[in-house]
Amino acid sequence: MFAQLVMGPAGSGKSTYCYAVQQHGQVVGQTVHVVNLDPAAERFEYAPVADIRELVTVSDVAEELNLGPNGSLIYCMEYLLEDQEWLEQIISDMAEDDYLLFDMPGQVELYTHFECIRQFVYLIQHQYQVRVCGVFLLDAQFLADAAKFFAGSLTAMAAMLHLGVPHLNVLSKVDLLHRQTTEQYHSLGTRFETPSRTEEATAAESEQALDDLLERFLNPDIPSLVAELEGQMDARYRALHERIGALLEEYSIVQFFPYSVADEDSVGELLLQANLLLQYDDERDVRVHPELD
Ligand SMILES: Nc1nc2c(ncn2[C@@H]2O[C@H](COP(=O)(O)OP(=O)(O)OP(=O)(O)O)[C@@H](O)[C@H]2O)c(=O)[nH]1
Ligand SMILES: [Mg+2]
Repeated sequence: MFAQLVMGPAGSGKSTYCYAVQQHGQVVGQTVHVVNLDPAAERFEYAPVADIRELVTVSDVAEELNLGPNGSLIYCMEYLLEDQEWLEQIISDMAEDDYLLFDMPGQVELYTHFECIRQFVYLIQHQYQVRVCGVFLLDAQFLADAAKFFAGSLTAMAAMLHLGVPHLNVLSKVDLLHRQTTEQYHSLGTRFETPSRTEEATAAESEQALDDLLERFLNPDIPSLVAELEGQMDARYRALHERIGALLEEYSIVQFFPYSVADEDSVGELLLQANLLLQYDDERDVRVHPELD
């Protein structure tokens, strides 16, 4: 079996990504099952093959044990590991080459330093022979400036090192960056409008601005990002950023793939990248959808 562990901060687009990949899977003939592992989930669009809320919910734990929301969540995840019957049932209902997405909760500490998700990964890998990769989503707006880029990259790196599975970083909701840059250029356009400025020229400039912005974070030039921090923070912290930047650059530790639910090509590209990490296609014959030649 193959699985993606879909992680990322609250609201980064995990559940939407799971739905988009499931839908895309139908088009390309790859059946994708989604398991909801967020015991506090309120809504998602996919039809889950299993849902942790059948086993335990954050609100029940909070009420019965008088715990706060984060303590209750940790309790739920530990409960999942203790009462393995539920998990065992899900896995035993699957076929050998089935493909799962685990839609995870949005509390980042679960991936960066708590033990429960690491134990979960170990369990499904070793007890149930599931091949797992991590997919870590970060909202593109989190990376809109250099300081956020370093913070986001370190969070993604902490999850990657902590869980120790093949890992894909995703810059989610890039369509919102598109909207931002378009709006910026339109407002410039109206302020400085000249007879020679056509709508197409403005659109082309805003496309270029988006490409430049994405390029800055997808293929980062670390020294220039560090230089941007000048004046924003104490010199000592800048020096620290320089060293962190050098580490990220030297080892190519953190690389992001752009994605937006509105762009089906980006969904397909991510599925392809995850499949490569999982060596999915090496293990099975690719089934081609009957409508696709
Ligand atoms: N514009 C845009 N919005 C998106 C995209 N992906 C998700 N969203 C929106 O972002 C919000 C949060 O999406 P979810 O998929 O629920 O995020 P999540 O990471 O599962 O959130 P939690 O489970 O609460 O941590 C929703 O309003 C989505 O419609 C995207 O690619 N583009
Ligand atoms: Mg969600």
